[in-house]
Amino acid sequence: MDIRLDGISHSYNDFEVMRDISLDIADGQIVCIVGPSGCGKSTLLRFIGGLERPSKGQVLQLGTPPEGCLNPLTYIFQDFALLPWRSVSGNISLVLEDHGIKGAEAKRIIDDVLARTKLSDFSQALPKQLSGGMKQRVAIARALAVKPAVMLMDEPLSALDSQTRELLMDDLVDLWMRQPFTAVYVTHNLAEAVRLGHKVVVLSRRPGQIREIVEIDKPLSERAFGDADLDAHQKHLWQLMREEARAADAELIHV
Ligand SMILES: Nc1ncnc2c1ncn2[C@@H]1O[C@H](COP(=O)(O)OP(=O)(O)OP(=O)(O)O)[C@@H](O)[C@H]1O
Repeated sequence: MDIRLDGISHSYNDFEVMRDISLDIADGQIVCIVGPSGCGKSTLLRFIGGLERPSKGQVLQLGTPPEGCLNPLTYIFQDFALLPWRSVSGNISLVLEDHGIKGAEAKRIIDDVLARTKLSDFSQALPKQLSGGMKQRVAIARALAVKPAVMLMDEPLSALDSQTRELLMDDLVDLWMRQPFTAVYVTHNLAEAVRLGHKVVVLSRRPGQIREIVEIDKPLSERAFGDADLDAHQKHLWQLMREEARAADAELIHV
């Protein structure tokens, strides 16, 4: 299923947040959204997820979700949002229970997503026994369990230290290589954007508008840490963002 954003503009009362955003998110692609603080990245994700409606424009779902999809638009947040009293498998089974899936069918799905996220040995662990990186892998496994058409990822790695972020990026690439998924991935981190994005959408400061869409052709499997092509893309992104970020920073100070 593809997603098309068609002329999205939004204001909260008189406070204009974004202006005329049009964007295609193709099935099987990871689209990263970067931009200075307050430019509307999380708000845009909420529009895509249907949690809020824009003042103008529309979000179109083109085509049908994958077979067996229980929740077409599924979020992954930076704070993992796991229930502390439920085990790893218990956290995943919860989303299946919501759809009436129990017993052998639930076990089949849980075993599959735990294997895909390399968590099979931890199915009975409680969240408090896991590192931050492992918790986020559980959150990713839980999202995969509902076979989403599109994963909406809001700064999913920003609560993690830099080494764990690198490991999780490798895991996300592995996961995508084995079975491509579609994701809209909001991040402040340009290294993450160039490592994971097929497209990187650069928004201007508020009201957020698309400044540029950078396409990164290099296959995900060939994007290693310190890759020269990726460094060049990252430099270009930072040039686009530097002035916007500085101005956004100053704006926040004076509000
Ligand atoms: N429900 C709301 N009511 C009023 N203003 C809001 C609401 N939600 C967001 N905003 C404002 O809209 C602007 C965009 O917010 P949003 O969280 O989408 O930005 P962002 O780009 O994700 O920011 P950050 O990078 O800091 O997370 C901000 O100025 C924010 O304060």
